[in-house]
Amino acid sequence: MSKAIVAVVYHSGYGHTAKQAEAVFKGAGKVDGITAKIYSVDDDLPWEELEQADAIIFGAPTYMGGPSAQFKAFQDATSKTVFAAGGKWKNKLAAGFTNSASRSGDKLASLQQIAIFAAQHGMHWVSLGLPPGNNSSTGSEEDLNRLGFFLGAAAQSNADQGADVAPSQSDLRTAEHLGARVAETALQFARGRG
Ligand SMILES: Cc1cc2nc3c(=O)[nH]c(=O)nc-3n(C[C@H](O)[C@H](O)[C@H](O)COP(=O)(O)O)c2cc1C
Repeated sequence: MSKAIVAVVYHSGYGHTAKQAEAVFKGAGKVDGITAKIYSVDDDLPWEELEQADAIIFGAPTYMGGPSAQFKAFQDATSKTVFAAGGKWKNKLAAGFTNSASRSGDKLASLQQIAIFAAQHGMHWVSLGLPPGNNSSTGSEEDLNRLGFFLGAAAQSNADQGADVAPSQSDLRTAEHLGARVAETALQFARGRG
């Protein structure tokens, strides 16, 4: 049986994006043959462990129309630890997720920035792979991909609610889907390498 390692690397200031990250991690870990790992950028990152991963899924809250400053600091650190160290993430899979208070909240800008970051490392981007939800008269907030993103997984957390209730279950299921999709793609790549 093919095996692969999927890592989730995220930042969360107040716990909402951490819940989304846990859901991505759970989705990846449910796939047979996958070892899923999760890392917060607030901790000392074990760069050698990340080098072993077949796929890295990046996530950050959207702050002021882009990934949070703490996540950006992690991205900037990879210039030395990954890029200049010999392109250590080249040909790995990548995907992204973000969470913010508004339904749009300019989350797309964060996902685009994360996709560009992945491209700078020569990674292969995996999209969300779900049709948009809640975009018809029969749709609802319970739909998978209720926020209608294609590039990655989006979640929305009301500004006055804590991480105990936000983001919504539908957003967490959407995040789980992304984790599983990246995991399955990682196994396809592993089989292809033989
Ligand atoms: C500094 C700052 C900037 C923010 N900017 C945005 C924004 O651009 N768009 C938005 O919809 N929400 C914005 N928010 C709301 C957060 O995205 C939202 O509270 C999110 O759930 C926080 O995630 P976290 O708990 O993982 O930090 C901002 C919050 C902070 C603290």
